[in-house]
Amino acid sequence: MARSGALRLLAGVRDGLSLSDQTGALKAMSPADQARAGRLAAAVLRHHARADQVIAAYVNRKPSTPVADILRLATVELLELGAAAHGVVDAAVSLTRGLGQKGQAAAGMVNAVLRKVAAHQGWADLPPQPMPAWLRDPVAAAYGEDVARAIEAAHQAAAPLDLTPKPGLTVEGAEPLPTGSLRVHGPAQVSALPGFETGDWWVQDAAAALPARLLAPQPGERIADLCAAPGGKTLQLAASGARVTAVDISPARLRRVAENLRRCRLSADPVAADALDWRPDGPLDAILLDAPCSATGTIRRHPDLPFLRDGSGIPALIDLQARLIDHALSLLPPGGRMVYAVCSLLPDEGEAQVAAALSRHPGLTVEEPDLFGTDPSWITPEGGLRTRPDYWPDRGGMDGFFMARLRKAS
Ligand SMILES: C[S@@+](CC[C@H](N)C(=O)[O-])C[C@H]1O[C@@H](n2cnc3c(N)ncnc32)[C@H](O)[C@@H]1O
Repeated sequence: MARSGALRLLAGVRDGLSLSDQTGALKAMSPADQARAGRLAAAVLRHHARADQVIAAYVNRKPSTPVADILRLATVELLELGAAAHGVVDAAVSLTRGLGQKGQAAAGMVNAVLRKVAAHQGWADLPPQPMPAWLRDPVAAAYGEDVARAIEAAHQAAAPLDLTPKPGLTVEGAEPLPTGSLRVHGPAQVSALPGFETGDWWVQDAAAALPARLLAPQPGERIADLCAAPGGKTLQLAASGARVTAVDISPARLRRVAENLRRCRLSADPVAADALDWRPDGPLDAILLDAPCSATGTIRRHPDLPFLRDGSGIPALIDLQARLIDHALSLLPPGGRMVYAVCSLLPDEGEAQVAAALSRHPGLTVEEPDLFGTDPSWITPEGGLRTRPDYWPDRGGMDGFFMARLRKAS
């Protein structure tokens, strides 16, 4: 059941739907099968190129797309997930037969190919899934070829589950990270973890927790969280005692902010609006601008992203980010501070945006990041903080982010 669900998800990705867009597609399945289907589909996307390389050694001609997906799924189960050969091969053959007349004809080939794949040697030595050229080229240019390869290796490993606890709280069994986040290793059901019902923590990658900390919110401060949904950073700001307005253009996504606030027993004022038009009804002390971006820093958690994007949307995002920065700065009083953040690996969306903002806004400065648990080597020449998936390799990595704390001239 889970295998056919995984194949359906893979076909959906090919049709341009993200894995998370497809949660409704499997609703006839048990929650356990839905979760397994999602894990299998993600594993195939993480090892797509390696699986194709192995399969190519054993097929005489290119299989049809649905048969190729069945072969990939079985190959990843056999060589990456260590599943027992007879169960995997039998399931692949019956899934192939289920494709109709053409499937009946291909079943023998699938059986023969997978028996060879099961005995294949050298899987672990194959290079990791390469980033697409539109992403790999700027990443290799910015950080070097070795780093690009290390990022690809990090993408291939699934991301651990990180939690941000409310101040002073912890979660039994979770590893405390140097920056204050908690890391849960191995498979975990979020809603079954201690402290979920009582809202002691929320799910948030360790790197994603840094921008709100960089803003250093103080109790009673008036802070606008522009581009707030689903609200991880809103929760951090609210937990610090700040009075937070959470602005997002998407009413549906903003509902998730409200749900998260309710579960965590925190308060903020959610506002559905285009941040480019929004103005506060009173003076602000600070702004967090977590701008829409390519999300290329989150491929560990979203292995479908490289299959869904071709990089063509990036110039429009860069333009929007610059306009959001300019508008947000216009909302701040003299001396006010703003953290600009993006979950992107691309310097054009991070470092270059800050450099351009400094040249457009005389008197604007970048304040040196002073976050405990971060490494001084993460500080960029512009004075921002850059995180990458290949950092903390022994601990399980982190998302790629860029963030900078800007101070308006007094
Ligand atoms: C990177 S996500 C924000 C993540 C969020 N800050 C968090 O920590 O959970 C970007 C968000 O920007 C929102 N967005 C995109 N364009 C916007 C705009 N012009 N005004 C306000 N929100 C916008 C999207 O709906 C999306 O929720």
